[in-house]
Amino acid sequence: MTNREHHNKEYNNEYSNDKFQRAALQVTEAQGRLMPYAALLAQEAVPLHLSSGRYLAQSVAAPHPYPAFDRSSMDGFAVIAADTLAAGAPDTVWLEVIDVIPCGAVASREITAGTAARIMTGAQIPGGADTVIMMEATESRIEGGVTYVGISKPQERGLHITPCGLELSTGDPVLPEGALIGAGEIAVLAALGVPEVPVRRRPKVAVFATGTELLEVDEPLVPGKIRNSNSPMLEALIREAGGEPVMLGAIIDDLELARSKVQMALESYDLVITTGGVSVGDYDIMGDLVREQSGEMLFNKIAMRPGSVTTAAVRGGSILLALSGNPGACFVGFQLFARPVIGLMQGAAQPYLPEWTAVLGEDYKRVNSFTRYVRARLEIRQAVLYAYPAAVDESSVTVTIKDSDCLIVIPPDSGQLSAGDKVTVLKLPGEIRG
Ligand SMILES: Nc1nc2c(c(=O)[nH]1)N[C@H]1C(S)=C(S)[C@@H](COP(=O)(O)OP(=O)(O)OC[C@H]3O[C@@H](n4cnc5c(N)ncnc54)[C@H](O)[C@@H]3O)O[C@H]1N2
Ligand code: MOO
Ligand SMILES: [Mg+2]
Repeated sequence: MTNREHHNKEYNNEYSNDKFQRAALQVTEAQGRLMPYAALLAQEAVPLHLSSGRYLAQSVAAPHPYPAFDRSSMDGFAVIAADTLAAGAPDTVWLEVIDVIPCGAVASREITAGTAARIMTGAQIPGGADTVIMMEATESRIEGGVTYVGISKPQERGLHITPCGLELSTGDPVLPEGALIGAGEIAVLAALGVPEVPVRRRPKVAVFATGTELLEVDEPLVPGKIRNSNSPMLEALIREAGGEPVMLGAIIDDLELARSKVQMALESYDLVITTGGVSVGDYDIMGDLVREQSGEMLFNKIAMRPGSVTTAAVRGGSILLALSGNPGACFVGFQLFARPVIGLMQGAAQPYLPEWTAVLGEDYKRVNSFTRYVRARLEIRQAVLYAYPAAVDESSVTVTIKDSDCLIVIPPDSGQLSAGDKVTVLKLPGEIRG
């Protein structure tokens, strides 16, 4: 059956007004409807070295002080500060070197008045000593087989000693539940002896595109067709959000096909994301599919641009997020709805894009009746954050997605904004290209 025959079979004389009349929700309202269905996934333990990008499933407190012992921060000599008080007035004070303490060893003898131990950076301070004097500030001499260290200036008590518990005391909170694990978190977990990290399972996110016009990336262009760029974009976005993408390809605009694919995906995966066919066009099958099951649709219109047609439904407790086919709208729909769902499923404490304030770098004259999320480049000059809106920001535009560090939030009816005005921006993940 050709696509046109499908059209005749499925749609002739079947238009109903509710297809066109959709009640637009505010973004926060739509998020509020969707997020309760983002169910927390099961806990699992991952080896520490593989935990980067995951979210902690349990808070971590220090099981012991850190550092766990008083340690030397310099290569030098562990001494008793009081022994050095007379140094340089005018004579050098000479102390007998009774021990050598490499890193990883413990002293064999206590330091008593008139004695010192040669000690290396990171080694545990011997009992009795209260100061380390740097190697460079000393001289040495050997007399009768005994080594002496010469000190020509009085030393301050505690100098070059990192005290036990400087960073953490036993029981100190270190990382909260839901913290994103990165290199710094891995370092502290390693230091505290956590070889396996409790995290939530990564959600398996099924993705398929709808559109009879879609070609594979490696196919040559033919008249009227385009390459499917949203699926690879979504795959990358899902990975970036911590999900495990399951790519189910592209299907033609066929309601039956879409129905069975959605059903299979909802039964097999944690979240289903589709792109395309959510508006009110004749072949916008995802919009029809979501509407046909009463009670399952959460929303199909949002007071935002791009992405006003972003649609969500719940079936058997599982979320179907039907994003627009327009690349810009697909991208924004993902950032505002799919990203927090994927984050919440992993227990992320902060699943939404961070909200910053920036100064508009140039005038923004577009007037909107819906909140607009404008792709923009961020730049920091003289400690001020500027946001420069992309020159082309249409929902259908693909090329400026790559140039965006953030989305400027333009409230509805905010009038014409001028360079210098303060705006709220949603920071996109990654470096500021600046
Ligand atoms: N009468 C109306 N028409 C439209 C409305 C409306 O309210 N009334 N809304 C417009 C808005 S806003 C948007 S956004 C689009 C949404 O379109 P759909 O989500 O239904 O998406 P499609 O119709 O399938 O495609 C739109 C556009 O995107 C291209 N596309 C689709 N899939 C992909 C893909 N995987 N990779 C790259 N590009 C893709 C497709 O070829 C179309 O050009 O509807 C407006 N219309
Ligand atoms: O859904 Mo559209 O993206 O508002 O342009
Ligand atoms: Mg459409």
